[in-house]
This record gives sequence, C-alpha cells and structure tokens, in this order.
Amino acid sequence: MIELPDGVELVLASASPRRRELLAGAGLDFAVVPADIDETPLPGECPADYVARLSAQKAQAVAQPGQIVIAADTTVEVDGAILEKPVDRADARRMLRLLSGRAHRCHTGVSVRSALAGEPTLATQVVTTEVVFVELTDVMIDWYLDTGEADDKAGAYGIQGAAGAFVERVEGSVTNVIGLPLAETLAMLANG
Ligand SMILES: Cc1cn([C@H]2C[C@H](O)[C@@H](COP(=O)(O)OP(=O)(O)OP(=O)(O)O)O2)c(=O)[nH]c1=O
Repeated sequence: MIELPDGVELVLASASPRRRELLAGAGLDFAVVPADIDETPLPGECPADYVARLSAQKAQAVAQPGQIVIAADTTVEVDGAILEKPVDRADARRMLRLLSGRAHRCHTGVSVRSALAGEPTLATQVVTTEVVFVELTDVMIDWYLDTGEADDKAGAYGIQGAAGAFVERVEGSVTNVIGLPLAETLAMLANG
C-alpha cells in the first residue's frame, strides 16, 4: 500500500500485539522494538497531550540512523480523567462501571520519526474516537472480566474482542481505539 525508499528499515516501537497486527495488515514489513519508558502522566496533563508526549518518547527511545520509527500510545478519557491499563480486577471493574451507559473518548497519539538523511524529523498526531457503551450490569462486567481481555488494555476493554458486544456506537476510527489509527498512520508515512 505504501512504498518506502530502498534500504530504509521500518520499526514499530511497540510491545502491543494489536499494533503489530494492524500494521502488518496494511502490508508493511517492519521490525518490532518495544520502547520502555515511564508512562506516568504529568500533573494536570490533558489526555491528548499525554498520548502525544508518550508516543513521541517511545519513537525517540528506540530510534537509530537509517530507520523510520512508528510509535503510539492509547488512552481512554471519561470526564477528563485518563483511564490507563487496569492494575487489577477491581480496577478493571471500576473502569467498566465508569464507562457503562455513556460516551467516552479514545485518544491515540501516533509518532513517526524519520532519520534518513540530514536532521531527523518527528511528526506526531492525536486521533480521537468517541465510543458509546450500553448499560453494563454487574453480571456482564464479571463475565467480561473472566475472559481476561481487560487486563492489558487501556480503559479495561478491547473493542476488537468480546467487549464489541458493549458498543452501541462508534464515531471515528475503529483502528484508533484498538491502538493505531491506520489511515492516519499510513498518511504520515506517505507524507514523511
Ligand atoms: C481501548 C482499547 C485499547 N486496546 C489496547 C491497545 C494498547 O495495546 C493498549 C493501550 O496501552 P498502550 O500503553 O498504548 O500500549 P502498550 O503498552 O500495549 O504497547 P506499547 O506501549 O509497547 O506500544 O490497549 C485495545 O487493544 N483495544 C481497545 O479497544
């Protein structure tokens, strides 16, 4: 789908299997080099600034000359609060109760760092998708938590799996919710 210059190595700076699958699904060949950075929000940092900062830091953390590096960070926002990955089952239950019967926003920051000739460039974009959940009963939440799908996902759900049943409506990019806004990422690569 996208032609990169000969000899350029494309790197995905991520441990997320979802990001890997999304990018591979677009027909790209790339290496995977997870970035290990501190993901603590800064005091008062808004969710969009937070995901932009983290995606840029992830890209910078693994970058080498001759590479184009893609990195992303996804967070769920409800009432201005950031929902990251749940720390345990009780935390996941708290998050799903917060999301029940209402709209929330998923923000993904995506960064493309290019170090081919001259000074490296870094482009970052934040994509936001609105997701509306049906009312979740305690039985639904417990059933979902038993699937184990909440554990490693921002907001304690994965729209691509069993939690798809919780979704009444999505406005915006679905791949953005899963962790990498594919159309926007490909456009950044094509323009970079
Ligand atoms: C909301 C939502 C999140 N997620 C996932 C995507 C991300 O993997 C995760 C958010 O955590 P991130 O911190 O963005 O990413 P990560 O730690 O999994 O991977 P890395 O930092 O190495 O790139 O939540 C889904 O898979 N589906 C969803 O519907």
